[in-house]
Amino acid sequence: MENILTINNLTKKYGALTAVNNLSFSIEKGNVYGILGPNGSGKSTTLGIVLNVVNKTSGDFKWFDGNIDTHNALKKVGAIIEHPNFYPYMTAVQNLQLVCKIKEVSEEKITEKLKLVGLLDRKDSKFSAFSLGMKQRLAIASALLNDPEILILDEPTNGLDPQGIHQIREIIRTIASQGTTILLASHLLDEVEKVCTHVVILRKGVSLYSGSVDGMNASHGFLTMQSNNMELLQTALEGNPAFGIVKREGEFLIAYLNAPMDASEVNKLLFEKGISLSHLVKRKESLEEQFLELTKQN
Ligand SMILES: Nc1ncnc2c1ncn2[C@@H]1O[C@H](COP(=O)(O)OP(=O)(O)OP(=O)(O)O)[C@@H](O)[C@H]1O
Repeated sequence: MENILTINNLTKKYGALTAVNNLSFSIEKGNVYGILGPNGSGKSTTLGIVLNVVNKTSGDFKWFDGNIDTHNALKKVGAIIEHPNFYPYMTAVQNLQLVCKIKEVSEEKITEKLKLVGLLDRKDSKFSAFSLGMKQRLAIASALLNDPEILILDEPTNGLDPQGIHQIREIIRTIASQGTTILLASHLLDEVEKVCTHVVILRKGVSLYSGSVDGMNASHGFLTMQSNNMELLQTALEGNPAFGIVKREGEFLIAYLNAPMDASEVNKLLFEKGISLSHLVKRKESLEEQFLELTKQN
């Protein structure tokens, strides 16, 4: 599978603050990737680095398997990382003609792209008369004028009403179905679930999960436990690869399962280690609970 972008141990520090911390993931052609995380988790910084507008502190990234330099690679990337910036007194089509001149691409794609984003019938309206959703759709049309290999969007539905959000998501799905790879940053779990095939979940610049959206759904649940020797219990759980995160919450120990295991198996396993439990409950969180738990600021 062809790699569009590979990020290796990328780190960005702003003074004492580490905005992106040792981040690695890769983007394969044809998929829709989400970088999901709360405000300040490092999404925009990551996008800024790979688009060469923010300097990295360490680590590296390479576009298109490193076969071309970043400057030329970025000519095959369409990105919207700031608010759409067009001339208010010019029409949609005039603005796109100007973009074609600046990007040195032919104007022949303007009609096709305006149609794709549902703005063909408004092509002669002034940008200043556009709603926020229409402005965002025009920005998408503009980013697609040179048929990029990948489209990058930072919080594409921010500030839009429900109808505007729906339109943008439909457009993203259509673009993806035509074979364009997509990378979008979002703080909305349901956006990523609805639009993306793959996700990288960030908290404070650290990747907490990287993989398919379906894989994120396939959680094996977690156990709440109590014993008269909590230290021994914690050590036993931490030493067992069947368990992921193990943490103390008040008088209980919470252990996330890496593999399917029912409560009686857990009980037997611990009993064999000389640990008897006074409390054992197994539960599976909803995806939303998992996301909130993963990204909780603490
Ligand atoms: N130019 C800068 N100087 C100092 N700190 C910065 C700068 N840009 C970002 N940061 C800090 O880096 C961290 C990550 O910010 P970033 O904008 O990448 O997060 P984000 O996940 O995109 O959040 P948001 O959606 O709120 O933009 C934050 O703590 C932010 O305050």
